[in-house]
Amino acid sequence: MTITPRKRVAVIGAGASGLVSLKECLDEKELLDPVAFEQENHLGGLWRYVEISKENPNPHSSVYKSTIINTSKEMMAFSDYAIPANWATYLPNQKIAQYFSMYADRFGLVPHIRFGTKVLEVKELHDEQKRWLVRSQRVAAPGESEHEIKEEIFDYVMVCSGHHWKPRYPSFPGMKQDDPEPYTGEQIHSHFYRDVDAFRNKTVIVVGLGNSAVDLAVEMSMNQSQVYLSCRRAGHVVPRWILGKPTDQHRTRFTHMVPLFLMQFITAILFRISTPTVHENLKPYSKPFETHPTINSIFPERVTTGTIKPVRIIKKMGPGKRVEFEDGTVVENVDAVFYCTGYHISFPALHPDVVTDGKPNAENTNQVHVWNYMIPPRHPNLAFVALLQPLGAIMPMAELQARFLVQTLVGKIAPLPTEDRMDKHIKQLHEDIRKRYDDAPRHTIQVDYAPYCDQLAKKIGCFPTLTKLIGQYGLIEGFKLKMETIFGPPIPVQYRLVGPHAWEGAREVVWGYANDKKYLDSKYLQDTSVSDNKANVAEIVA
Ligand SMILES: NC(=O)C1=CN([C@@H]2O[C@H](COP(=O)(O)OP(=O)(O)OC[C@H]3O[C@@H](n4cnc5c(N)ncnc54)[C@H](OP(=O)(O)O)[C@@H]3O)[C@@H](O)[C@H]2O)C=CC1
Repeated sequence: MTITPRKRVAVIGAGASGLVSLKECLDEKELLDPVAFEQENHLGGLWRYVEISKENPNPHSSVYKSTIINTSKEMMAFSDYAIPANWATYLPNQKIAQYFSMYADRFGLVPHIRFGTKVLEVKELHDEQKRWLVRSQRVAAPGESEHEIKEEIFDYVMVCSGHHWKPRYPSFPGMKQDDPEPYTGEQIHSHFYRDVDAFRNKTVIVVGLGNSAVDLAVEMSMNQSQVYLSCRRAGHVVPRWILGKPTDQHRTRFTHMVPLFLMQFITAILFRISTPTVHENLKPYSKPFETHPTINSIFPERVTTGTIKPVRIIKKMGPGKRVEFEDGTVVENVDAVFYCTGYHISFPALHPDVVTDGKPNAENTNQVHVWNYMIPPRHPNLAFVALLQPLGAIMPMAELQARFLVQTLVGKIAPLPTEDRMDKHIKQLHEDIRKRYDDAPRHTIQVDYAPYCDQLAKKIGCFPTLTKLIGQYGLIEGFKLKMETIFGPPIPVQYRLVGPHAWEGAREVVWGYANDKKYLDSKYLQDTSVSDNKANVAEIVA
């Protein structure tokens, strides 16, 4: 008997997508030998708050002290590890970091992570097996001399390093110090904002209308600062709750069967009745589901109090602390301007052609050439995980991508399409995105949660069909579960009811999340944290 050696998999990053990729590889540990590289000394990626210091002036994480996620816990949980029933619906970043630590403990991930190790280069070997060379180096502690660079060969690489870390700046006259009569106040990208302490009782301008912009504007306005919010394309700012339900739980599979124009009409009415009339400068430029959602329940209320004043785009900055806007507004004595203008998609360890297929200026436009938001057609042994911007929660989407990639890699599901078919699919996807969304760098990888997850689940074999549900849970419960998957929120745990790596706790969690009292005491919905992170969280939250 010949024993096939396990394939070596490099997972780059130990944030949400890296952890789940590692876990999916370990679910196939007879066939795969994964190792994750994490440049920080902790897991959690973007969701782990990191202080800005002299030693660490530009952390990877953009999370500020007060960040609270805007997807509900039921929709953002990994499919086989529930978020405890007694945790809040919308989690602060500290709780999310705790959940990731609990997940890593539960599935024994930590021994497979090389912390404090930066991946310097990922280079294709062009050998017969299309393997990759990974060059990595341990990050030297202050006072320590440089560590040796290590070179290793991997059969497969999963890039899980995220795309919200390289700030994108706008360009306004007077913004640069060598401009004539420049602006002399502070200028900060939202990536570097950590807390409100230095920005109480100030006059500030916030540029943008994404989630960073509204979060920062609200926080500073609540701390006696006068905020001017400057946006070029206004859009809906949606509350966290609509009609007594978390907003992201209204979009069921049933609503996806309704034509988009009708859903946009109904949703616009729902938004209208759930938010106060806002300012002329915030009148939405597009219909619901045509921009990335901005979610904040307090923002419209702050606008009605005048503590946040919406203005048009900046026309000119300076001289001194003066700022002038396109609508004629002029503000003097502006202490700080916050650029909440998003991020460049960038993977410095990879040759840029891998993600762009050689197209020039791609980092500026954020155009990527990746099949199904995962695979660059000419590099089938490398995949991106979570390289998407969802209308919905990103973690379960990353999880389904990881499940799909791993199942393809071990040959348990159909092989990938040909290069030619991938190229055609990418072209079609770009056209569809352009038709539906504004032509802006923030909308190049936009995707709807349920349709995307369902197509991956069908490929994996874990889509909850009526036949499979009845086969597994009997006629009555199988039928009830099917109804829940159609009319209830499409929570990720539904992808563990049937198929490969189904989870015995899935049924109880589905009913527990549906608030069936009978299941709320399920052991799967309890807080069983043993992570030391719990203590830190308690301190922070207290
Ligand atoms: N609480 C939470 O869960 C939070 C989540 N996030 C997430 O992080 C990601 C990044 O969000 P965010 O940092 O808000 O970035 P986004 O890319 O989502 O938004 C950028 C904003 O800046 C505007 N903008 C970009 N360039 C310019 C320019 N040159 N001049 C004027 N305006 C410009 C955009 O306008 P336009 O539409 O015209 O391009 C848009 O309003 C998103 O996925 C978001 O959901 C962020 C913060 C908090």
